Amino acid sequence: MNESQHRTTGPERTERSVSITFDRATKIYPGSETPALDALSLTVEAGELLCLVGPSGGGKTTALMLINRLIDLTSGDIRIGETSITDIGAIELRRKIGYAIQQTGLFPHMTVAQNIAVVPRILGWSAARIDARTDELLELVGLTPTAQWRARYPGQLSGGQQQRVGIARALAADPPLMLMDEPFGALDPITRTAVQDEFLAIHRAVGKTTVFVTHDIDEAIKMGDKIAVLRPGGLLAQLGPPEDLLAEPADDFVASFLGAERGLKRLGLYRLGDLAGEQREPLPDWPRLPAGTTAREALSCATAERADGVIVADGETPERAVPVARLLQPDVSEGAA
Ligand SMILES: Nc1ncnc2c1ncn2[C@@H]1O[C@H](COP(=O)(O)OP(=O)(O)OP(=O)(O)O)[C@@H](O)[C@H]1O
Repeated sequence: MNESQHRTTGPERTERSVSITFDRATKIYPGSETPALDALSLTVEAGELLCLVGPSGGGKTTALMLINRLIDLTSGDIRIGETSITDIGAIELRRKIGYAIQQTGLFPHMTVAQNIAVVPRILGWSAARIDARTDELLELVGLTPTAQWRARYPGQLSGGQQQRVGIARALAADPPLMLMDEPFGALDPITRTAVQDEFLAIHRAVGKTTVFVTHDIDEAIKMGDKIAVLRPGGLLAQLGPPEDLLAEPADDFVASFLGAERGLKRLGLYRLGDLAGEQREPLPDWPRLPAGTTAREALSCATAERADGVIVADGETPERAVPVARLLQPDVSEGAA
């Protein structure tokens, strides 16, 4: 399957997006004999969202901290666009990078507006420009009316609201790169889904190159244009779009990491609107579902109603019938199912 089927509204490649290339990037912490990150080579294309997943201690956070030079490489290189991070001053580098972490890192004694303004202030923006940008960002992350949120302190916000402010702050100076380390890790499942959806909408709108660390493989499947699976010792186990990993895990380690429901998860990536349907006359009496329904949801609906397929009710005529066989093999080209 190509990415456009999975991401119907893919990230816009803005001029301000840049690629990140790991070139045999290796980190061995002082006093340690084995690498935390072992010769990692991969490229995150401009505007792409890469999810880094792997077991605890797999080197995910190490990879992120190497990018913004919170720690130094032992060997290898990391390039932002064509430039090695070692050729960019650490301060200048961090200004190019929005960094959002699980604990949000909001300053408790500053208001929401002051927190968002930290980097723009350092950059010397005018008060009017900072004000306008703060309002824009609060709207973007769904904290409206903005006047109500600007003056609050982090302690007066829920965990989800704090994480939204954390994302707004990371985006404040419009950095071309975003690094996110378990940014939604502290949230309950419902808030987490809402914040994921918001972040994805923002990502698609602003198209920043993003490296996103998560423990949660389902989050990675949902969010990532690509997923990189790291194994213990910081070795890359597999890199690819979620659908490729789910369809063909490189080995047992990746397969077990993806979980027993790998097949069903894979069906969750395809939407009825992307599947070729059949024009039948008359249409079978199957459940009618919107085009945005995933193949996984459609399959469980057909099963529950003991139907041999579903009808895509997307307002188009003639309507299309999608048999169960196609729901089970959504990536097989038309006529071959
Ligand atoms: N400052 C440090 N000094 C020495 N070893 C470290 C240091 N920081 C991390 N490590 C080690 O490096 C390895 C990778 O750690 P890292 O935090 O990058 O993994 P991770 O994949 O982000 O883990 P988690 O999912 O638990 O956050 C681990 O074995 C860890 O113990």
